[in-house]
Amino acid sequence: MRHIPRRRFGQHFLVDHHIIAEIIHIICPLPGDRMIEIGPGLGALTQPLLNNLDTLQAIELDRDIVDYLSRNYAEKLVIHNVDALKFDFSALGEGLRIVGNLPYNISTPLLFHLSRFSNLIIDMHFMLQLEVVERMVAQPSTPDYGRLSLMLQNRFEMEQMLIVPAEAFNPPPRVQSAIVCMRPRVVPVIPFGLEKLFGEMVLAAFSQRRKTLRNTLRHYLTIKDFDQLRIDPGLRAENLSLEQYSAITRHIHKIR
Ligand SMILES: C[S@@+](CC[C@H](N)C(=O)[O-])C[C@H]1O[C@@H](n2cnc3c(N)ncnc32)[C@H](O)[C@@H]1O
Repeated sequence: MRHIPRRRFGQHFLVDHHIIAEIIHIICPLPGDRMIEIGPGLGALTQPLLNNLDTLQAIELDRDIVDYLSRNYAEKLVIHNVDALKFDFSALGEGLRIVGNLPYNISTPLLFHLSRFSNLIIDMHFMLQLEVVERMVAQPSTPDYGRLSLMLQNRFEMEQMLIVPAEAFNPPPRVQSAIVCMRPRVVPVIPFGLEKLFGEMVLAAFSQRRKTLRNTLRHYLTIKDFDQLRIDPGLRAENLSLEQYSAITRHIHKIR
């Protein structure tokens, strides 16, 4: 089909067959999998996925593309013409495997949206901007470590799998991309009821990266609280581990 890629839908279609084969090998689709593809586009991943699956659910916003997919992949493909950001993934049951070459303009809100369904998910494999993947998997005391790392690492074990050059797409994006694998933790590090507090406190901590925790968390913790937590108030947000943020969250919850 002649389709002019639409920038507002973040359309960069995969065209490199070696890269596509590598991605499918990483995903390892099997008959019986309850798999969902976000943003199938013109089917670069859809067809090879379908070769290995009984059925595939696809979520695609662009109506023209949905028409094309319905005509060409009718048999085993169930298409939802909706915005993935608003989609209720719980409607598809549990044991979900979610994949996609995601539209980069919505990748962060989409990851947060998907986090809400982590208890229904087996794993997720996504193509994202390399820079975003580096922030997702970043460890403490590194420049990429921040709110995104902490919020997602609380719910998922994550691994950067494959770097994909811009030439693998049409049109090529301005940046490099990477495949990330995300597997939900059996139990999140932060208890469900404290996640909102955790998010707000982490936002405050990283609001001014160069400032010390004594400063950025002054509305949450006194020097005595830092003493009790055995955390040096002279450190910066990027120096603390997820476990230390968990201890801070529980402490604030206790003293409030
Ligand atoms: C980067 S392209 C990937 C296309 C195809 N999977 C590929 O690899 O060639 C992203 C796809 O997501 C679709 N899309 C964009 N925003 C979306 C949204 N909010 N919900 C669902 N699909 C969306 C686009 O129309 C496009 O087909």
